[in-house]
Amino acid sequence: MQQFGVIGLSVMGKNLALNVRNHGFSVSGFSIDKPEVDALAKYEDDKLKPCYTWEEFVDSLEKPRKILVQIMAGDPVDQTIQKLIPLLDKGDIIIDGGNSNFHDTNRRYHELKKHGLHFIGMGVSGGEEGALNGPALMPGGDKEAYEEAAPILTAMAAKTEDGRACVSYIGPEGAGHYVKMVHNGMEYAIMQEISEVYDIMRKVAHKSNKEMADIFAEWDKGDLNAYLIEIASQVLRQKDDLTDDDVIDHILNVASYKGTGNWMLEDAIKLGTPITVVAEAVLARFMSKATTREGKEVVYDGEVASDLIDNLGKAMYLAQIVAYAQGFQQLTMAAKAYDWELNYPAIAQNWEAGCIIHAKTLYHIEDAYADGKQLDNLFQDPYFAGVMEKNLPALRAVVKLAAEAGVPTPSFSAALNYLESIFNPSLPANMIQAQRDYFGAHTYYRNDREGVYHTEWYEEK
Ligand SMILES: NC(=O)C1=CN([C@@H]2O[C@H](COP(=O)(O)OP(=O)(O)OC[C@H]3O[C@@H](n4cnc5c(N)ncnc54)[C@H](OP(=O)(O)O)[C@@H]3O)[C@@H](O)[C@H]2O)C=CC1
Ligand SMILES: O=C(CO)[C@H](O)[C@H](O)COP(=O)(O)O
Repeated sequence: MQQFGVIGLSVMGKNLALNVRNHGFSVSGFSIDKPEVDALAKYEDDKLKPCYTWEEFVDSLEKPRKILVQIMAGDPVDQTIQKLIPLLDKGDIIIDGGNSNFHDTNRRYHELKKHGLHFIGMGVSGGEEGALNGPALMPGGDKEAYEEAAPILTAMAAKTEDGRACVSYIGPEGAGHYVKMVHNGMEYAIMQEISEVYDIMRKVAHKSNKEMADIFAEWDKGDLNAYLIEIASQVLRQKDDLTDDDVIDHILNVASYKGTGNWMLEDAIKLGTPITVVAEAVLARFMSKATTREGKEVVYDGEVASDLIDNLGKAMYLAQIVAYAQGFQQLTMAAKAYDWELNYPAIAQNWEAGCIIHAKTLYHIEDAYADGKQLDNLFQDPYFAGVMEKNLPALRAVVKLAAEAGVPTPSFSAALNYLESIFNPSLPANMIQAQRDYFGAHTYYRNDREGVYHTEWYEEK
């Protein structure tokens, strides 16, 4: 009997199945798409079994069955669950490893409970390479079921620099998919920031692709060490297959999305979380689709300070931390709103390797939340407060220069405004409150005494 099963053998499912097998566990793989099963069958051995029918797949698994569903999110997951329910036994475990919306996961978790089945909604990150060699895993749902699957999940997960597995139980219901959604929102934010740095370097500092690749590679050796910084360098070095040029210069500048970042923003609006950089990153993808392509190119021939690249690195580091701070702020607010006990150091550890946003900064974030420290905002931690103090002038200088040059920096500007606002005791919201009270008698609170107040702003005519 096989110890683990995977349904959906596309990019992620096939590699996750091979990963499980490579760690010494026996695994069955099934897909409704026969060619996907044929592709897995090339690796068939005593630990890896390709299956061509639902029944063959389910019957091949030892009980309690542990089945990873790694397919397109949405209706296909409900269809797959409906197909599985009559074939499974009480106590079996379904793990949804796709990018499912956490609302769907909440619903499925409660529905499957009624059938005596366990459900784990598990965020998976790492793309094709991570799936094979070690992804970050964010499982939520039944704790008891997680413990049952933990030996396999721990073996297949990425490992931090000191060998700890990038997986831990996140929380009940859809908490695992919530955390993956926040991961992806921060992914959008950091990718947008990198694209703005690239834009300033090419249009203001007039750097070639090779020079920019070298700068990103250099940054990757220091504080900014991160997977997304590393691949930015590799992207800039890549030659085109169809021309003699660099491929980056022929990629259409319209950003696509499957929407997990958008979901983070939707929930932030519900919770009232000021995730301004994530919001700008989501909107920048819309903007890339909406821009008319008939305008004039930005040509900057003004003076460029000798410390521009140094400032860009410092600004990028601070802006990257703002993205993480906003992600953790949203997690803190969601935990309160949904009554989840989230373990922030464990979440940071889950993201230290294997996933798309893995970066050296995450080790500092783990330290910031260690020993049960409660932070409303990551910048309350002394390390991050220090980076803010040191790097804020660079961020301000970069935003100022970009504004002068006419290069849009939605995420960098949002990061700067966030830092200027978040610890600011005198934001001008008193004017908004006064106007609301003026036109709508909406009332206001005072800063000098308790109670709710209304002013008679004008005489009734
Ligand atoms: N690609 C990535 O980098 C990452 C992807 N993910 C998530 O992992 C999941 C799988 O991703 P990926 O491997 O890229 O593949 P896709 O998201 O492209 O999904 C393809 C798989 O879903 C199956 N599928 C589609 N509809 C159904 C259905 N109605 N019933 C059963 N199976 C169905 C497909 O079978 P068929 O060929 O027959 O349509 C195929 O096996 C997704 O939720 C994705 O968001 C998570 C992290 C990273
Ligand atoms: O989950 C992922 C990485 O972590 C997937 O690659 C996801 O598709 C990325 O999001 P989008 O397609 O919206 O850019």
